Amino acid sequence: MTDSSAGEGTAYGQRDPDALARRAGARADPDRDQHFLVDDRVLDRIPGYLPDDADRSRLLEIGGGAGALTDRLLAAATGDAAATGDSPSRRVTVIERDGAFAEFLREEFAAAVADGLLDVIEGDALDVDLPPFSACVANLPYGVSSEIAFRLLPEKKPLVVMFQAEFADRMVASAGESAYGRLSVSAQHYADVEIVERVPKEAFDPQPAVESAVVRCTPRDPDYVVGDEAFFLRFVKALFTQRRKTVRNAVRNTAHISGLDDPEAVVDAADEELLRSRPGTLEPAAFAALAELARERGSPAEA
Ligand SMILES: C[S@@+](CC[C@H](N)C(=O)[O-])C[C@H]1O[C@@H](n2cnc3c(N)ncnc32)[C@H](O)[C@@H]1O
Repeated sequence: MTDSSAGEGTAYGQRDPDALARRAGARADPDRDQHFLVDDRVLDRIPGYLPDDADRSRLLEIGGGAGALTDRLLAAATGDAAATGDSPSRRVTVIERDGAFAEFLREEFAAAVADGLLDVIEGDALDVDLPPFSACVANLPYGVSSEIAFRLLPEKKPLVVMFQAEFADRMVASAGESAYGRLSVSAQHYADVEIVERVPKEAFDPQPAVESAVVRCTPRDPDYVVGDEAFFLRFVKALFTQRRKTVRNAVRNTAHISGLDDPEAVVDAADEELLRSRPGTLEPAAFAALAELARERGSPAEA
C-alpha cells in the first residue's frame, strides 16, 4: 500500500514526515521502539547541530524508520557535496532492524541507493559491524539507547542523537548535581556532552511517554589520564552503586564489582578528605586519580 504522490524524485530534505509514514504502509509500533519524528522544524534543525568542523562525508543513522531524518541527512550530504564538488566520497548509512522499514527506505530512496549515496543495513545496531562513519545523527530507539551510545562514544566521532530527556540530563550532569552519576562520568570521558534542544512528546507519532532531548557529543581527550580505561569505567560503575555512602565505604563495599583484590590498601593510601566525600560530588578527574591509585595498590583482577 504505497502513496506515490512523492518519494523518489523529490528533492532531499523536503519530504513530509506524515506522507513518508503513510507511504511506508506499516504503522510505527511503540513496542518495537518506533516513535517517528513528525515535526518538520525539529527534523530540519537536527543535522545543523553537528559541530561546524565535523566531517559530514560519512554520516551514520541508527533506526531509519520511515526515513524522515534520512531525507534530511541526504540533503546535508548532497548540499555539502555540491558546495565542495566531491560528491563521489559522500555516503549516508542507515541501520534499521525492522525489515519492512529497511525495504521501504531502499524503495523510497532508490535513486540515492543507485548513486551510491545511501546504504541501508538491515540489522540490530547492537550486533552489526558498524560501517566506517565520520559522524552519527540519529533518533535512537530508546529501549537500547544506552547500549548504542556506548558503542558509538568510543569511536570518538561527533554524535547528534535524540534520547529520552531524563537520560540526556544524566549524560550532561556535573558533579554535585542530583542527575550526576555513572552515565555522566562515562559519557564525559569520551566527549563534551551538551543538550542542544528539548523536544516535546507532540513532535513524535506515536507520542512517547516522556519528553526527549537532542544531545551533541563532541569528541575530545579527557583532562586526565587513565592507564586502563576498562578498569576506570568499572571502578566508576562500582562507586556509583553506593553514591550516598562515603568514598571510603564505597571502595570497601564494591570490590566485587570493581574487581579490587585489596580495597583496604586503596583506602590506606588515599587522601582522607577524598575518602570522606561522596561519589556524587567527585569530579571525573578525581575519579580518574582514585582509579589509578586503586590500580596501583588494590590489585584489580583482569575484567
Ligand atoms: C525512534 S524511531 C526513529 C525513526 C526515524 N529515524 C525518525 O526519526 O522518525 C527508532 C527506529 O529504530 C529502529 N530500531 C529499534 N531497535 C533497533 C535496533 N536495535 N537496531 C536498529 N534499529 C532499531 C526502529 O524500528 C525505528 O525505526
